[in-house]
Amino acid sequence: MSELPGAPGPDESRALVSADGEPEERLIEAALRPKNLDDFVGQKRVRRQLSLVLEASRMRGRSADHVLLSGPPGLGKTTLAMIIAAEMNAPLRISSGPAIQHAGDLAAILSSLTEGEVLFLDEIHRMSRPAEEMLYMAMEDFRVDIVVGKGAGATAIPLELPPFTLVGATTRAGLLPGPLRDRFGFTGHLEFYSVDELELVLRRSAGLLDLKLSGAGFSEIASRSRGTPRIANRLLRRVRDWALVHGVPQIDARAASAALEMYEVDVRGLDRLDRAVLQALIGKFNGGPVGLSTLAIAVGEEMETVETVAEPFLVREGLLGRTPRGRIAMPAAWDHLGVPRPEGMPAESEQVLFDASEFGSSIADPTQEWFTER
Ligand SMILES: Nc1ncnc2c1ncn2[C@@H]1O[C@H](COP(=O)(O)OP(=O)(O)OP(=O)(O)O)[C@@H](O)[C@H]1O
Ligand SMILES: [Mg+2]
Repeated sequence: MSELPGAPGPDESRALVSADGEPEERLIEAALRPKNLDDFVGQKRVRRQLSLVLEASRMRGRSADHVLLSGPPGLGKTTLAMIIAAEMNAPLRISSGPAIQHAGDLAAILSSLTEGEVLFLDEIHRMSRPAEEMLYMAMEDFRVDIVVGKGAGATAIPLELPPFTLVGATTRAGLLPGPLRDRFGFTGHLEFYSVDELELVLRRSAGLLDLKLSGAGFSEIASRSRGTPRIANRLLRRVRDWALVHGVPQIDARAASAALEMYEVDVRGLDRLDRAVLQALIGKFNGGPVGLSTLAIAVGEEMETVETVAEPFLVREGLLGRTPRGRIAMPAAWDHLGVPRPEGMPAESEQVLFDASEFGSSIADPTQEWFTER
């Protein structure tokens, strides 16, 4: 069978809905990044707080407090770091945790900073311990001790640093040691975006890419984007390719849906593996519970792939539950696959929620809700 131009290879539907950005993609992304806070869609709370922090420091004529940005990949941490520098009218220096393996690497960066400069450290949780400790002092006192020599003859030469603003980004805030976390004056936690917000992201990107979409075309793509602007922009580019090849000048809901069906990204943003997991759970194990290893064999994947690649999103969407006895298909999974729920299974099963919370899973945890709501 001859394939359509641009038809997906075996792993392409996964690549499409992964929140991680490939190096090549990051170049394309640069063109779509909002350049100031007003253009940055959603994250209202973080945006308002951050804008206050920046405004206050502008009024005082001082560099802004250190900022920590945390949240899952693709939600706008790098974008915000760049916006902070732009809003402060300050130069931006970019490095990352993995690139700073020795304290000396960090000392070199810090000692060359200019006054007011914004230093962006991506993946800050992956910095080495000695570098981290040097950073504590730099953040607090704008000073570092440069150690010269080794052993008994080693001496520490103090070096004054100009005031700077550190912007740290992490996808794993929990891995950050307390002393480091405490030294940030402001922490912004980025949340997944609503479909409406993703539509705004898409409208902006379509404008920049000179693409014509109907309102329904935008919402069709937004609802498949897993709450993540990076995925939204990526799906938009694939839909653009499809429209070009098929000679469709204006992309409506039908065109967007046809394009994304071809890439095997379904209406809720599930890809082939996500659906295979649900189909196995429901079709082969009658909804579970079934152990992870058995489930993985049933879909022909490694356990780790199922657990780290497919499950987090399925759990977040309330489609899959993790219980002490194994994985279960949540009521919404039956509905999503269009398989009638077993007799007596309510649309929302309390038993399911209870089991999941007992297991310490991140899905709907009734006890936690109880505490936050009261
Ligand atoms: N609020 C937003 N409004 C408009 N576009 C956004 C927004 N947030 C992110 N984007 C777009 O999504 C893409 C990914 O964003 P960004 O690189 O900032 O994510 P990230 O959080 O740094 O991800 P990672 O953890 O992988 O580094 C960029 O192209 C950016 O333009
Ligand atoms: Mg980033």
